[in-house]
Amino acid sequence: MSRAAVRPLLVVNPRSGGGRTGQTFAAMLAPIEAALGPVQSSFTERTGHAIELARDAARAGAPFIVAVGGDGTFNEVVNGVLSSGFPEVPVAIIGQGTGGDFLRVLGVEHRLDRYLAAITSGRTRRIDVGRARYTTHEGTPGERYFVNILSAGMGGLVDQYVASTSRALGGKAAYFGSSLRALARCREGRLRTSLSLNGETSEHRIATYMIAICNGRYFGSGMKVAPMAEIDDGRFEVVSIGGASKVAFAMTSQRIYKGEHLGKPGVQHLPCDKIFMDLENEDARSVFLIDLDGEPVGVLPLEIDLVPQALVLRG
Ligand SMILES: Nc1ncnc2c1ncn2[C@@H]1O[C@H](COP(=O)(O)OP(=O)(O)OP(=O)(O)O)[C@@H](O)[C@H]1O
Repeated sequence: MSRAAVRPLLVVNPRSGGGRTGQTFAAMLAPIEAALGPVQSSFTERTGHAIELARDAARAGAPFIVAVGGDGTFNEVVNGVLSSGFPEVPVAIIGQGTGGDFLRVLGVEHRLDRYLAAITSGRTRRIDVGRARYTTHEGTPGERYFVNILSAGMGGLVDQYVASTSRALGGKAAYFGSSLRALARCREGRLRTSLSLNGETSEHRIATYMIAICNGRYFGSGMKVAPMAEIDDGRFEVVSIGGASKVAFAMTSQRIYKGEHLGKPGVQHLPCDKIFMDLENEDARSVFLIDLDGEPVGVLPLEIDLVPQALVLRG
């Protein structure tokens, strides 16, 4: 088949949105094809599958690839495209998730016709991505791109609990219950960090329950952790939330929903385009976990580089 004849690929996560996508996708296909023309659809069968599907489609010459799912599916599609050798293949999203934190930054109303209008508008934009290197839960070196936010500390613990919680009551309820469980188990991390911005490097010691490296603005189902972040400005906003106690940390965390945590005691904000961090206190290592675009991927030490304008977003 010639590259030109290859159809756009829809990577569909049937388990996204609390399992609703698997039930509703058949009814979505007619309006999707009416807007985009004939497409190829592939259902994901397991975690990581969307990476393979997107990578293969980019190599086969798909004109663009659409993630039909939540933040996790979009992250996997991005990783597939950026590791394919064809990073210029545009990616798009039809949001079906429970969290939808990256979608909030894009500002598309959560309706199928609005997603399709964005994709068919002919608009593309380039955005920055983060490339993270860390240690996986199996103890091997891990590397993965993120488009939205990578956090270390309590966020990764929340992820683990969210993954084992029913989403039937919706994303907010799942995150709330999981956050309480994670709060009981988390530990303050004493971090040794090295931050760079435009080639200037500085060393910092940061005591924190949660540190977020932000390309986008929202995580945890609508918490506005980095209100100043832009996905295409060539820098990350690093936001760390510490506190004199877990209770103080929890009180400050509540302010994140409205983006009112900045400037409060225990909160630090630093920009960077490169960061290295590791723990000085080993007692926190097993609970100071990495959440990468909402997925639990591993533990510290962690090294992140910003790759400017790496991704072509369609819509
Ligand atoms: N067939 C499958 N069975 C089980 N898990 C899957 C399957 N396909 C994909 N996954 C995994 O489902 C997880 C959640 O996907 P996704 O983030 O897209 O949906 P969501 O959790 O509903 O949305 P959000 O992250 O926006 O809240 C991802 O880790 C993905 O790898």
